[in-house]
Parts: sequence; C-alpha cells; structure tokens
Amino acid sequence: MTTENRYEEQLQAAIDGIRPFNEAYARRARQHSDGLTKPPGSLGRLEDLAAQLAGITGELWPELSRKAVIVMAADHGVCEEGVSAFPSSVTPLMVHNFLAGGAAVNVLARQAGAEVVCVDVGVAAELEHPMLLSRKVMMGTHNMAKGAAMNREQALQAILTGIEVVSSQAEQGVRLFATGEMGIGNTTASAAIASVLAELSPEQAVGRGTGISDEALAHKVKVVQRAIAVNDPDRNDPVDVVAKVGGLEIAGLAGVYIGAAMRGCPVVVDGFISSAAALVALKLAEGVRPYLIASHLSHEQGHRLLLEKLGLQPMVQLGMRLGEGTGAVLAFHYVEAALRLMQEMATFQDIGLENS
Ligand SMILES: O=C(O)c1ccc[n+]([C@@H]2O[C@H](COP(=O)([O-])O)[C@@H](O)[C@H]2O)c1
Ligand SMILES: Cc1cc2nc[nH]c2cc1C
Repeated sequence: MTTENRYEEQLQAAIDGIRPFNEAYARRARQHSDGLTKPPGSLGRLEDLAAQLAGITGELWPELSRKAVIVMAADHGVCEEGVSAFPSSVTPLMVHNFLAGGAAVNVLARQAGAEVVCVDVGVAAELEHPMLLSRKVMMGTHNMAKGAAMNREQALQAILTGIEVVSSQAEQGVRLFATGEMGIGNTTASAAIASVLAELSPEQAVGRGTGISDEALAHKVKVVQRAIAVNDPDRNDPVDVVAKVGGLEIAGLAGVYIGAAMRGCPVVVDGFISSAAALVALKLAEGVRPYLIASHLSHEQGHRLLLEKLGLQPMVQLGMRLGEGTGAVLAFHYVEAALRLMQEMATFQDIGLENS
C-alpha cells in the first residue's frame, strides 16, 4: 500500500470515529436552565452554549478547566506574488515569540488559564525548541499561483498531524480546544479555499490580511483567481482543495476539528483562516459540526460570508484580525460563564417558587 493510501485510510478511520452529539443531554441542559432563577431564555446565547456543551460531552456541567489553543504555523510559497504586507520571515519569528510567551495569544491564554500549544507543520526555516511540537511536513508550500501548493500525501499528513496533536492533548487531560494559526500569506490560501468550497467569488473572499493597500488587494484577487484556474481543484474533494490552493496550517487545523470531535471535546473557532479550515473539516465530515463554537467576527472581509456559509454565529465582534487563536481564547471566558451559570445559579425551587 502507498503512503498516500495509508493516510487516506487513517483519515477515514478518524472520521468514522467521530462521536455522535448527545441530543438527550442537550435537552436536559435546556430543562435545567429553564428552572434557574431568570425568565426562560433570558441568558440568550449562553443558554445555547450550555446546551451545546452538554450535548458534546454527555455531561450536564462538564469539567472543562483544562483548555488549550493549538497554534499551527506554516509558510506559503504564494508570498512571492506580493500578497501580504509582511515577509515570510515573520512566521518563524512569531513562532519564537509564542514559545517565549510574548505574543498576544500568550497574554490572552494566561488570562483565560489556557495552554498555548505551538505546532510547526511547515515553517520555511529550521526551528528547534523544547516546547515546540515539530511536525514539519515540508519547508512551506509551493506557489499556488503556479501549481499545486502541496501534493495530496502532504495535505493528508498535515490533517493527520492535527488529529494526532489533539488526541495527545486530550490524553493529557485537555478538554476544551481553540484553533489558532500563524502563517504569512495564509489569508490568500484561505480566500482560495472559501472561493472553491463556500462558492464565494474571489472578490468576496479576499481581504486585506495583515493590511495591504487597495492596489495590492486588487492584485491579491487576481492571484486567487489564477491559483484556482491553474490548479482546477475539485470542490467535491476537500483534500484536493486544501492540497492545491490551501496551506499546511489550514490542513492541520482541519485535523484539529476532526480530532476534537473524535474525542468529544468542544473546539472554539478563531478568525478567517481557522474558519476556512473548519470548512475543510465540515466538507470531510459533517459530524464535526456540533463540536464547533464560533468565537468572533474577524475584520477580514470574507469572514462574515464564510461564517454564514458555515452556518456558524460568532459571539462577539471586536474588529480583531490578528489570528493566532486570539479571538477564540477570548471566547473561553464565555464558555466558562455558560458552565458556571448552569452549575451555580439557584433554581426557582431553591427560592420557593415551584411553578414559574
Ligand atoms: O484570523 C484572522 O481573521 C486574520 C485576519 C488577517 C490576518 N491574520 C493573520 O495574519 C497573517 C496572514 O495575513 P497575510 O496578509 O500575510 O495573508 C496570519 O499569520 C494570520 O494569523 C489573521
Ligand atoms: C507581527 C505579526 C503577528 C501575527 N500574528 C498572527 N499573524 C501575524 C502577522 C504579523 C505580521
């Protein structure tokens, strides 16, 4: 059997292993929240979140205090087309920053009591650090405007890496995940994926990323159009799409969603890139859907339409467009709030009001 076939089989086995959502527990959580000392439904999305968490875990108020953001890092050959405001050399510098604890995501993770797990799935520089998970599939992708970003085997390897990282974290006791990424050029790859898999036009999907000019934005649209024309990705085959016009960190994050669903763990989706990865995961395995929690609406132009296509509703809009998992880690506070309300609020029965 070829390596590629072996990877295909491993991915299929993971997809087949996704745990079904427990509707009965979601209903029980709703009954419980209706009995709490508030008008029914008055805690809005927090009540939906509590019901979702119960359905995911099969527990009324699950213990989710061990939490981690998985930050997948990789580089993009398409950067040679001039699609980002920053050079690819920033990617390894930011990986060092994550490992030293100095990036925005580190600050927000410390505040939320979460671990930052940094994975090199394809940074175009040699990286070594005791805290870095070195899972390099290749030294950055090829330029998708000229040919496939990677081959199918590499895309499968990156997806399996995401599944493996989440499984190992879950085995170490982590129960709540967030997705994050670092990769100069990855809004171009994400826009191409959104164009093909969510059927957005490149004009709708392409945004300013790290902050490009009007002129560079028009050029970035053309680069995405060219990448799709040159590679002709098969929209019915998400692995083909992420291989030809995607990125290693995006494939890795698709694996993170599948791995979380296998392990019965909720996973909070960050911004535009993390949402493009969620789209790949959902096209691979619809069973991932109930495990996804959208966090924020990114300032990146295509994010609103992409979330609509995904059927996900973000909790907040803060004008953020950083990535790294920053928006998702902020949303850990809402997850914890939903659980604490369920667990700590008095019921009508407690205060002597039986039939509210
Ligand atoms: O998460 C988002 O919505 C988001 C929006 C714009 C930019 N980013 C981050 O910026 C980098 C990609 O931007 P660019 O312009 O290089 O494609 C990458 O490291 C992302 O984490 C992230
Ligand atoms: C400095 C910097 C930090 C980032 N974090 C995520 N993407 C980024 C892009 C840049 C340029």
